[in-house]
Amino acid sequence: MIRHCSIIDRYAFDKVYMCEVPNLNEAFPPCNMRNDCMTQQSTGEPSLWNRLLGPRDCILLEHVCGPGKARKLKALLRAGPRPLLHFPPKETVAAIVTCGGLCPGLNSVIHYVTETLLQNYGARRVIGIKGGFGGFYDADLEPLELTMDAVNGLQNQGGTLLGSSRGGFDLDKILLFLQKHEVTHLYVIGGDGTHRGADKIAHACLERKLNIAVAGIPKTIDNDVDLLDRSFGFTTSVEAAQNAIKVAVTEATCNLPNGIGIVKLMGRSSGFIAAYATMASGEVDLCLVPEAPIVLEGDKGCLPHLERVVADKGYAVVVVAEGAGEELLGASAETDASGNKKLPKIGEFMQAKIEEYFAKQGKQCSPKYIDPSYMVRSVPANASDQILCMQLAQNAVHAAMAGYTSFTVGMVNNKVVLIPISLITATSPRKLDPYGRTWERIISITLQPNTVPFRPVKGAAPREPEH
Ligand SMILES: Nc1ncnc2c1ncn2[C@@H]1O[C@H](COP(=O)(O)OP(=O)(O)OP(=O)(O)O)[C@@H](O)[C@H]1O
Ligand SMILES: O=P(O)(O)OC[C@H]1O[C@](O)(CO)[C@@H](O)[C@@H]1O
Repeated sequence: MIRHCSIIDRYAFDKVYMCEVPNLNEAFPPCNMRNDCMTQQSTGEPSLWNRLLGPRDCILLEHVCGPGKARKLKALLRAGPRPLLHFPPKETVAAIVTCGGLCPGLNSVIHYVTETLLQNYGARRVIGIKGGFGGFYDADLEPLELTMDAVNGLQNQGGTLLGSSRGGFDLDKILLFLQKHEVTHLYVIGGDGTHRGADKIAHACLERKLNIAVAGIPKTIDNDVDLLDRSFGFTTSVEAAQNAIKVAVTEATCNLPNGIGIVKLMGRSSGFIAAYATMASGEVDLCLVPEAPIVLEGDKGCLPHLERVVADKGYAVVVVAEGAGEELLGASAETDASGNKKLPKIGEFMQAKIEEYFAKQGKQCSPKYIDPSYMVRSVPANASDQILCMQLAQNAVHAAMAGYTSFTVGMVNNKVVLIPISLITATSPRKLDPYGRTWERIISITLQPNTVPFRPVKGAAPREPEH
């Protein structure tokens, strides 16, 4: 008889700890209205959402089991509509702001937050703040009235209707705006810097007894917000990067002899875009990321590797993340308006080094350098990011309507959850694990020398460090 299930007795979990998200119900009396789904209004029969969630519905954070794994688990609050509302819809005034760099899907999130508030909940008003945090107090940036007409079709456009910016965060002026416009929900769309600001606003609201729900919606093409399966915009950027890699392949194969195409991709402190674009393409021979040191020559050198590849197939393709090679070029002391460090020109540096190395070997080679730059992040969201944006936006609204604050929404283990912002900012930006499966896959498909220092694997047969 085939047994489909059996107990694994060594896998017992002692305790599950919920990562608590603050709820305004603890500080302000809730309206406790029933959460009717407005979509049934056309039939004159308001109904409840199909699946309403309670305060203990959760998704386990650590879902990888194995002997010796943690017996104490962390859980995240499951996102979704709650049975009772904290805010009466007719008194709900929401503000939406987008901060930091552009990212595919920003307009989709604006569209779906507005739609869910106005169409599904019947909120009073949605205000769009122009130009990032500064738009709360810059007299030249008049807020936009977000109506269903204003956001119609917006989800299919790149960029952000509201504009964005770096730098500038005046907490008192932001709170003044929120009070003046009777804002009850604030939706802050941005990366880790933006979330640090959002958390300050949420805590200041609680301290100053302002009944305002602050929701973060994490965006970044860099995919460096910790805990999330992926941030919206990431897969679109990886997809957009494929065009640049295809161009590099064409240039490399057509420019004889010894054609080499180099593509620089974004990724300030982590190499997720470069690594995933490399995996998606399957035509890259060398992938350089900030998490693995660049070694130019010698046993583990990337230049002799390129020489071998070119000798073997006639051409080579290189993908380099903009944040790679700090150990070679040194960290820049310059920063942008938000305090993010400006990066040295690693792409041009690699181009020069390749030319120099081939010349030294007495070989001809004129590497072609392609920097798709903002082309990977100003495009509209692809289908999968579009759906992710909708899921995140709707769930941010459900949570805010139920009174949750100081949270961000994210996909974790393929389910949308509410995460306390402080949990996200504590460990972001995250890095690609140089001992993880993604980097292992890069090495296995490019055959480039692994420059990550050897680390013996527990329980594995002893082996020599690889070449
Ligand atoms: N610790 C902080 N406290 C308050 N505001 C902050 C903080 N860090 C950054 N900000 C503000 O958040 C906004 C966006 O920050 P930043 O430019 O670093 O982008 P980000 O949100 O990290 O997104 P990206 O991934 O595009 O870099 C800026 O207006 C910046 O001033
Ligand atoms: O030139 P900008 O717009 O300041 O931002 C560039 C940075 O923003 C990001 O796209 C993240 O949003 C990084 O990958 C990149 O380093």
